[in-house]
Amino acid sequence: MSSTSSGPLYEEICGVDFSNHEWRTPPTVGVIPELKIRIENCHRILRTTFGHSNYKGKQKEIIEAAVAGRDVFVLAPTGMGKSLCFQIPAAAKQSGMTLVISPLLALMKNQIEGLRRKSVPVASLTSDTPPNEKEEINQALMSGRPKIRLLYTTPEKLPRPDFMKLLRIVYNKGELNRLVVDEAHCISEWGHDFRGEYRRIGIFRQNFPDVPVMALTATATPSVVDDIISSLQMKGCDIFVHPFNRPNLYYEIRYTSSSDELSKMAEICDYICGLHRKRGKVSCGIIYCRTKKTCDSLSGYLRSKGLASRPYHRGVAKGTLAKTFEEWSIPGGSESGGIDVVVATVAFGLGIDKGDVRYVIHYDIPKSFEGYYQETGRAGRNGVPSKCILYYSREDLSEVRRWVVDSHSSRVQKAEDLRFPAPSQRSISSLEKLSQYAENTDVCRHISICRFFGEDIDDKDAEIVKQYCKMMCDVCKYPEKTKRRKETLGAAPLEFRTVPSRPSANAAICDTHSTGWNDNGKRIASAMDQRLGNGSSAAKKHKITEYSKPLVTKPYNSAASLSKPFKAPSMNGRSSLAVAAPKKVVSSSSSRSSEQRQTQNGPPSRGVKNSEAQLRLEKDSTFGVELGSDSSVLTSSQDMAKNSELDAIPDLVLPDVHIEIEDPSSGKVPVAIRRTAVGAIRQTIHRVFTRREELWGRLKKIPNIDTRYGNALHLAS
Ligand SMILES: Nc1ncnc2c1ncn2[C@@H]1O[C@H](COP(=O)(O)OP(=O)(O)OP(=O)(O)O)[C@@H](O)[C@H]1O
Repeated sequence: MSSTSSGPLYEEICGVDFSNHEWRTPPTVGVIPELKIRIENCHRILRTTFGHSNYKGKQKEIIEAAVAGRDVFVLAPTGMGKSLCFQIPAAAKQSGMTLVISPLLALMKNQIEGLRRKSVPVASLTSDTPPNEKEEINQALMSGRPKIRLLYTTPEKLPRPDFMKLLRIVYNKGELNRLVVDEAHCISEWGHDFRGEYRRIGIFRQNFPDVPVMALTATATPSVVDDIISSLQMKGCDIFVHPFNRPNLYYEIRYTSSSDELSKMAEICDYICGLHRKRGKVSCGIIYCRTKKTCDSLSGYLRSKGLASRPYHRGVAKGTLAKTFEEWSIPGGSESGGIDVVVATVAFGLGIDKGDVRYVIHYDIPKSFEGYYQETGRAGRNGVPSKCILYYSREDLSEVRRWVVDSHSSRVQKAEDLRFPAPSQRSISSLEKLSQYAENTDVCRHISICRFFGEDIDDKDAEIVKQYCKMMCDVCKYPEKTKRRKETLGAAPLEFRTVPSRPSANAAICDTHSTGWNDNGKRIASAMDQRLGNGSSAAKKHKITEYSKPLVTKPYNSAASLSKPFKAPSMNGRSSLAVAAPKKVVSSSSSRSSEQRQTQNGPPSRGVKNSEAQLRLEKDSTFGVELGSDSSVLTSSQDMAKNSELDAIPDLVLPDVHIEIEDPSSGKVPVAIRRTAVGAIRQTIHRVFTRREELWGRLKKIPNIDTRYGNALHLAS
C-alpha cells in the first residue's frame, strides 16, 4: 500500500465487492470550465488564506475529487494535512455550507480558532455553544442561506429531527455543500460500542442523497475502512490511501523492570536537558502518562529541575488548561515566553497540531496501538526529525491490560443489559499488538507500525526496509544494544490467554488485523499477524481472559455518600443520574410483564425533547479524552416503561429530563457534577408530583417500586 489508490484500484486492493459503488474517472481539468474555475479557486485559497505555496501529499487530488462532487475517503498519516482537504473546498465556495462532524470538542475548537484567524466564516453547534450563539446559528440555518462556510457539530447532534429540519431548509435552497466526517475511525471504533450515534451518520445520505460526503482518518485498517464506507452509505467513493510511514520520526523503546519512578523521571529530565544542550536551544515536547496523578508529579518534578513544564488533563481547571494550551502553542517554547513540555493524559491528543514538537515520550504504555500512533503523530509535524520514546515494562503492561479488559467487560455488560450486540474485542487485540511491537527487537519499528495498519511489507528486502527507515528506529540503528536492553525486562512475557465469550455481532470488524493489502491487490491475512503467530485462525480464537464484575451505580443515600468513591453511571445503573420520562404513561391496569408489553407495543419511546433540566457532565472518557458528544443522552424511559406499577397511574404526564453527559462510558464523575445532576432530578420530580398530590400518595404506597425510583421519590420529598 505504498501509493494512492482510488476507485477500482481500491476494489482490487481490498478484494471487496464494491459493485454498488459507481467508480468514476478523475475529473479532466479543462473539459469542464466551471470545474476548472472551482479548482483554481481552491489553489488561490491555499496560497492566500492558508499561506501555503504548494499542496502537500495527495491534497491536490483529494481536493479536485471533492470539488468535482465525489464522495471521498482519505486515509492518511497524522500530520499529512487532512483538515485542509475539506477546509479549502469549503472556504473556496462563494456560497453554501459544509457540515463537519467531529468527535472531540477540543479538536473542533482548535480548527475553529485556526479558521477564524484566517477570516473563514465558521461556527459550531455543540453543548459548549452559548445559547445566544446557538440561536444565531439556528436563525442562519432557518434562512436557508447561511453565511457560515463550515459548521462543526457532533455525531449526536446530526440525527436529531430538529437539526435535520434545519438542514433540509438549507438543502432545499441548494446550499448544503458537503458532509465531512473527521476522525472517521470513531464510527467503527466507538459506534459499535458506546457512542452509538456514530452509526447513525448514514441518515445524512438517506435524507440528502446528492450531497457529497468526505470521510477522513489517520488510523483505519482495511476492514475498518469498509465498515466506515458502508456505515456512511458512501457511493462512487474515491479512496485516497497514503502510506502510514512517518519517516522523520525516530522510534525507540526503553525497556524497564524497575518500579523506581524517580529514576525514570530523572532519566526523562536528563534526556530533555541533553536535547536542549545538543541543539543549543530549547525543544518542545509532550509526555503522555496514563493518570492525572502521574502527570502532576512528573510535571512538578520537571519544573523543580528548571524546565517550563505544565500538566494537562481533565482534572485541571478549564481556564488553566486554556492558558497552558496557549503558552504551549507559542513557537520556540520558554525562550519565546511559552512552555517547553506538556505532561498530559490522552486528553491532549487528536488534533494537537504544533509544528516544532521534537519529542513525544510515553511514560506509560498507551491503551491501544492506534492511540500510540496518534500520540506519536504529534511529533515532527513540520518534517524535522523528532523522537518518540516508549517506556515499556511487563508490569505496566499487566496493569494496562487489566484496565482494558475491565473496561471491555463493562461494555459487554452494558450491551447485554440493553440486548445490544456484543462489543468488539478490538481494544484488547490492539493492546496485544502494541505489546508485540514493543517486545519485537527484530523488525524495524516503522515496518511494524505500517503492517499494523495493513501494509504488506517484505522486510527481508534491504532496499524496501531502507525506504521505510533510514536508521530511524532503535532496532535498525542499534540492533544488538536494543536486544541487550530488552533483557532487562522483568517478569515473563504476558500471555493474552483466551476464554470463550459469546459470539460478537461485530465479528467482521472485531479482528482489525486479520487483513491487509498486498502488491497483487488482494486482501490478505496480515503479514504482521503471520509473523507474530497470530494467523487469522489464531486471531479469530483470541478472546479475553476474564470478565470483571459489572459496574453498578451506587444508590443515592445522602449527599455525604457522594463524596465516597463512586462509579460513573453505566447503562445498568444510570437512574441515579438520568430520568427521562416517557411523554405519557398510558393508563393500564394490566399486570402483564413489562417484557410482554414491550414485545407487543414495540420498544419504548426515548423521550429526550423539551428538556426541563439540561446539564452536561464532562469528564475523561474511558480513554481519558474529552468527548464531544453533544448529548449522549441517558434516558430511563425504558426503565420507566418496564415498571408495571407506574403504568397503573392514569394519564400521568411526566416532563422529559434531558441529561447530557460528555461520555457515557465508565469512569469517575466529579462530586460537584453528581450533586448538580441529583439536584436537577429532584427539582423536576418535585415539580411534577407536588402538582398532583394524589399521585404522590399513590406512588409512595407502591410496595415493589424499583428502589431507584424510590430513591428519586425520596429525594423529591
Ligand atoms: N499544503 C501544505 N503545505 C504546508 N503545510 C501544510 C499544508 N497542508 C497542511 N499543512 C500543515 O500540516 C500540519 C498538519 O495539518 P493537519 O492538522 O490538517 O493534519 P492532519 O492530517 O489532520 O493530522 P492529524 O491526523 O494528526 O490531526 C498543519 O500544521 C498544517 O498547517
